[in-house]
Amino acid sequence: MTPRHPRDGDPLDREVDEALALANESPPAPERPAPSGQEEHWADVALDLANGRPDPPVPERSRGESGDPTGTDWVETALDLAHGRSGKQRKSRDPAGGEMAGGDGAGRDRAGRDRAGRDRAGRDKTGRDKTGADRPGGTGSLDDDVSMWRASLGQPTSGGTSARNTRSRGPAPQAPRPKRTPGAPGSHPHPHPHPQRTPSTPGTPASHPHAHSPMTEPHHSPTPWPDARAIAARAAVKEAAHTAPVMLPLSEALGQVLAAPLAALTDLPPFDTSAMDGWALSGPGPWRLPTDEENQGHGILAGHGEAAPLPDGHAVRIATGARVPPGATAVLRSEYGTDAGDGWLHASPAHPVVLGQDIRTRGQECRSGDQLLPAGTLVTPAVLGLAAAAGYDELPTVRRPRVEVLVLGDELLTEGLPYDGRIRDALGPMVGPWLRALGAELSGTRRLADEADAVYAAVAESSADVVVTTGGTAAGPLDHVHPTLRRLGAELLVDGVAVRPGHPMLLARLAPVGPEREGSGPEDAEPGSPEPGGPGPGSPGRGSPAPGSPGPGSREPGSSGSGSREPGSPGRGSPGPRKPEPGNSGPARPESSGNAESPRGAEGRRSPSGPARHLVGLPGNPLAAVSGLLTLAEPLLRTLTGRPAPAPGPAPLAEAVQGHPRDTRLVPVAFRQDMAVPLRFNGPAMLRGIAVADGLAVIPPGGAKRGAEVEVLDLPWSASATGQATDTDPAADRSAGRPAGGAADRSADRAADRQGGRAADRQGGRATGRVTDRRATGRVTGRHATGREDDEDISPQEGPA
Ligand SMILES: Nc1nc2c(c(=O)[nH]1)N[C@H]1C(S)=C(S)[C@@H](COP(=O)(O)OP(=O)(O)OC[C@H]3O[C@@H](n4cnc5c(N)ncnc54)[C@H](O)[C@@H]3O)O[C@H]1N2
Ligand code: MOO
Repeated sequence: MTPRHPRDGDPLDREVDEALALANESPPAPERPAPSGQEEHWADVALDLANGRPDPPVPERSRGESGDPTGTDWVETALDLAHGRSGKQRKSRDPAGGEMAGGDGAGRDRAGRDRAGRDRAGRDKTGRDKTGADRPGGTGSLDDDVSMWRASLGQPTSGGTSARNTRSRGPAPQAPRPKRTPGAPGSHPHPHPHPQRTPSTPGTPASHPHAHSPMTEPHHSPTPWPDARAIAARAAVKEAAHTAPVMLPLSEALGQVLAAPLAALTDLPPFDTSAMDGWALSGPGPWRLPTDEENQGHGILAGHGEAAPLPDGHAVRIATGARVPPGATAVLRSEYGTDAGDGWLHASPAHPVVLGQDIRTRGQECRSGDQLLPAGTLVTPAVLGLAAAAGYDELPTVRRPRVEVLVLGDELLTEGLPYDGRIRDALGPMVGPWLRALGAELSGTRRLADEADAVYAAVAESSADVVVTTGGTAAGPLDHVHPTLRRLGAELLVDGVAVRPGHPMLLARLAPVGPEREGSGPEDAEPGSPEPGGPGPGSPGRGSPAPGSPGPGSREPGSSGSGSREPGSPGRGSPGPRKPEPGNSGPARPESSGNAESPRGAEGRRSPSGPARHLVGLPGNPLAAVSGLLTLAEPLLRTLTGRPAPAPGPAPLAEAVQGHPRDTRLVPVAFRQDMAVPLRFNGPAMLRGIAVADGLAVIPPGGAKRGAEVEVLDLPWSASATGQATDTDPAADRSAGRPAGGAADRSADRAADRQGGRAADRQGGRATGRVTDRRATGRVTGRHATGREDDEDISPQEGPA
């Protein structure tokens, strides 16, 4: 029950979390009568808070109530505003945190609630428990406060109608103003360095102060968000370097990544060709045309064998793309010449013939051996075309890392409607496809019970290069990810990240799985208690099907390869062609891993030979899991798939966004023209915002003002992403989410307007802004790589088509 992160017990953090949650999770506001006077001001302040506006206008007399401009005061005030507490109510709180029940109470409730199975699903969704039931002694009054606040926004309340009535009848509460010095968010009372500007150490994970946290050490600071990404990007460099390429026929290479530069196997064009339908000419005109007898039934040169040399003063019909005959000096387009039928061809006086016109000369695009594309290029349809033109039948591609998804949680349903405290598994259907969009080969998705040995066995036995777990990352009694990693002697590279949502996410290096392992594997482990009713989901145990094959529990089969050829490899489904890595120390020795679970040391001790596997632990809250996908899984898979880092994509914020005092925030945004519009429904348990988002804006600690340029992480299916093309579900575009703008934006008209605008932006608007920039970046990179920046796709000789 002890919070894993020291700051998790920090009342400041909890209050900020609560305030953010309240600000972010509020439902859409129906129409309501316009407030007036103080009430209006109070509601404006609350809306400003909800929308993250840094500096709402405040009447003078409110200023005097704000108290000390300390951080706690500010946060308390913000929380009060979010909760709808008046200054008086706020002041009556126990300064020692009595109302908030202190760290112990809140922490216990939260952990207990999360792990209570039947309770937590419902509670996460209501928000009511977050403010009331989580806090002993605060239930009634806080519920009322929340109801008041919601009522003031015209939002439905979760009961507590009396509060609403009171609210509407009574005098307007005096709105205490969050006291801030000018220039917020930089002047936030808890200033913290912008993580992006924190000198990070993108070198080896070992060189990073936050890397390789010993698992015995329960208290540590979370890794700054940019550093976590850098560590994840570096984590599998050795594994990537030792992965043999896979030769794939062109028909199967779409979406793969080139493992080697694409060098031309031929000149392009391979011979001089005609760019137009017309006549091949030799010398100045008029030109003598061949007689029928001379043509011998082949009056037009097309894609045939070499034609006879063309004598000076002669012309011959030629088709676009046909090889021009030896001796030809130009091509005359059909529409520019006249064959009068007397055996002579005349050029139109308006189009005098220029030497070489409309002839594409051999090697104009490339010479044999020229590098056309660098390694790491995503194989798009255009790349397939180029490769075919350049003589390729198959391509060397980076072997897709195999990823297995383990979904943890007893409360999860795979079908139907939620009932009896159980909820639908939102991550099983989402995470696997997301990882595939990031270039992974999904070997399967398994759902596991909240049972220690089931989780241990599944992770220990997985032959995937990357195991991705969902849920169970926290420190509650049913959170089995950390204990499993301890049992396996895993090396924690990232254990908690200073990001909201998603801060419990983790990245670990696991020993390789294979027959050569020397330590005690799961079979030798302390016998786990079998799940009630026999082997349950994801609890392989003895005699269970081999990992990677259909096993117990519900499994969503991943993609299956077919025509791949791995030199020296028995096949795609085999453990793979990876070579042992001399010099790679591999995972931490059990002695140094501080196994707290077993006196025998890490149970999963393995041979240090072979490539390490990695585990990405995603938090269970769905948007927190997305945060983990983009923070840890994306950079890890980027390295394993050989893709280049995406170009940074800053965009100005259309609205101010409230920040966390210390941590980075990731907020779903949609692009409208060139602005990133923060989306509503961005709470940790919500997917409604991200489902209609174009990306996740990176909000630095302290927040970001309207117009501030913030980094936006692309989603792997967004048009500007460097990642592979994937099937995009157009339903997402049609869904009901909408950007969260200012108070006025809450009207239905404006919402519809925005939604329409956004849809229009998706169709065309983006092509004029960000996307163009990004594509330009990619093109420049490619050109530099080929060293042929000065090539023209239309030769000077070839007139405009
Ligand atoms: N005492 C503390 N408790 C919690 C803390 C903390 O710092 N101290 N952090 C909270 C945060 S933030 C998150 S995020 C979660 C992460 O917890 P877990 O990774 O252990 O996830 P679970 O407890 O299993 O689930 C959390 C939440 O998400 C729901 N969930 C889980 N899996 C799924 C799924 N596949 N589909 C839909 N929803 C899922 C689950 O029902 C819970 O509601 O911990 C907090 N607690
Ligand atoms: O807020 Mo938790 O950060 O990951 O959802």
